[in-house]
Amino acid sequence: VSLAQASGYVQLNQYRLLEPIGQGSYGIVKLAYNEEDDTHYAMKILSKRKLMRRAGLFGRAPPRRPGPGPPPDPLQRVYREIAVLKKLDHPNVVKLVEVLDDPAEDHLYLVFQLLEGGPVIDIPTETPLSEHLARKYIRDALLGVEYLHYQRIAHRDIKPANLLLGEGRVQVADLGACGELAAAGRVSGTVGTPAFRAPEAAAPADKYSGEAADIWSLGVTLYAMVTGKVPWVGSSAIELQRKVVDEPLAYPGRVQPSRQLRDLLNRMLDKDPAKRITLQEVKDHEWITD
Ligand SMILES: COc1ccc(C(=O)/C=C\Nc2cc(OC)c(C(=O)O)cc2Cl)cc1
Repeated sequence: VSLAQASGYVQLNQYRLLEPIGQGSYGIVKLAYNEEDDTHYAMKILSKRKLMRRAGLFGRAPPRRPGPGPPPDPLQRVYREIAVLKKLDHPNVVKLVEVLDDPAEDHLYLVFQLLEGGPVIDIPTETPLSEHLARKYIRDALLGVEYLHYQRIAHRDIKPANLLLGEGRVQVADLGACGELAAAGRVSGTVGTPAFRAPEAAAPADKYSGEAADIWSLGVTLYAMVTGKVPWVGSSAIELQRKVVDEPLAYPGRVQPSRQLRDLLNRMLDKDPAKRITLQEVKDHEWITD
């Protein structure tokens, strides 16, 4: 890894790092140009130190859920997620191209195929998507999530920022960080994530089903695509969580979704995970098959 060149840009092996294109609790994503194949990529940059600090406020690993769950250490969890990412291959899941990991370095670089359209929508916005476009995007996201569930993986952090547009289709992103994000959510309560997190996520581990929670997050994402905003907002993670658990779904803005879409949203955002619509039932819903 050569340090910043004379003209001030960073060169990582054959990749030249360019401007940041994504930012989140995970770290940063930069545009990268590969001189060998004259192609641009999305380079996600993680800090091992930061990941290890997420091992809990006082350095202890987060409380473990019963069962063979992910390893407690967020850094090990990222390596495990990377191993899973390398095996995944689906048109609606982001493609991990390679990992640059210099043991002597603090940074871990994940190289992804660039999805030039970026996130499907930036919320809040006064110009939400049409139901026609939202249907196209959510259909792609459903196929990507269905593939993950088939591979026994729950995404656990579906939101518009993680649905990226490339080659005319949507690909689901941010698997690598989902374990780490969960830890972050528990530790730092980043606002962005709780707005999409299912009401039962705060319930005891035994009631929690990753699949049902992903359907909830897809529902909040679909609501945000067509209204331009999330269904519940709070000035603190605690207040937001209370509203997600207690407040009924409403459509206050000037956008009134169609009857079929409101029916689908009500079922995806059923606060009881046992009654919530399943992924297969969403695929068969009249608004989706319309
Ligand atoms: C305006 O044009 C733009 C084109 C591309 C982007 C973009 O790519 C952003 C984030 N990208 C990613 C983030 C990920 O996690 C958080 C993961 C992952 O960990 O799976 C993978 C990718 Cl690619 C943004 C703007």
